[in-house]
Amino acid sequence: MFWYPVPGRADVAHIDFPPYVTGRNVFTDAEMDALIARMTGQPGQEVRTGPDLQIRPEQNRSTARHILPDPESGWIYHRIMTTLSVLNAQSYQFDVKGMDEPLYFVTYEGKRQGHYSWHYDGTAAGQAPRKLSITFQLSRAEDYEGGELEFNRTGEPTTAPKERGTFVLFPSFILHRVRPVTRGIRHALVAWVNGPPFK
Ligand SMILES: O=C(O)CCC(=O)C(=O)O
Ligand SMILES: [Fe+2]
Repeated sequence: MFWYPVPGRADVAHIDFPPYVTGRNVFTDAEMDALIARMTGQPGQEVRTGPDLQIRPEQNRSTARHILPDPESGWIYHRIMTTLSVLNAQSYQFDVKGMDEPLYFVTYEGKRQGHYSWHYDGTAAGQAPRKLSITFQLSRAEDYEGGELEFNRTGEPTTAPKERGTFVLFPSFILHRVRPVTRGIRHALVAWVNGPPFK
């Protein structure tokens, strides 16, 4: 194989990474129930389009609520950050600094076919690049139909576990989507960990 190294970097091994890592039991049922009750009691922001509005009108149809870091939510940040850093060390070793944006509580409703079309998690202006994304299934699988979270690294989409309490951690640049919810409601908790640009 032809290999011309960057000067001084000849010994850096090629490290591949899994397209995503799944797990469970970061939050208990009671904690997820309390979070849903608290967040759905607050006003939400309707999200109708993604950042590439020109290409895909109606890319996204969901309701979003930010969970700001405060004394009431600090433990959620702490638990997610611990999970993120352990799994990053095990599976990705990305250079990350922390969370540069609030936790995101997102709701997809069957009555309006809530969904989020294929996208990667790009970086918003003024923020450090997103490196890893994590999403937690807060709703019971039997409480909604559709709403599958799918990933596409190879051209063949794969579906994330739907079971309540499971999570998926993935590099933010991996394509993913949420299929339309056709009945009931799906809530998810999303976090991003940011860091310096890839180099
Ligand atoms: O609903 C999910 O699980 C993922 C949401 C998502 O991809 C996003 O907010 O960027
Ligand atoms: Fe996303």
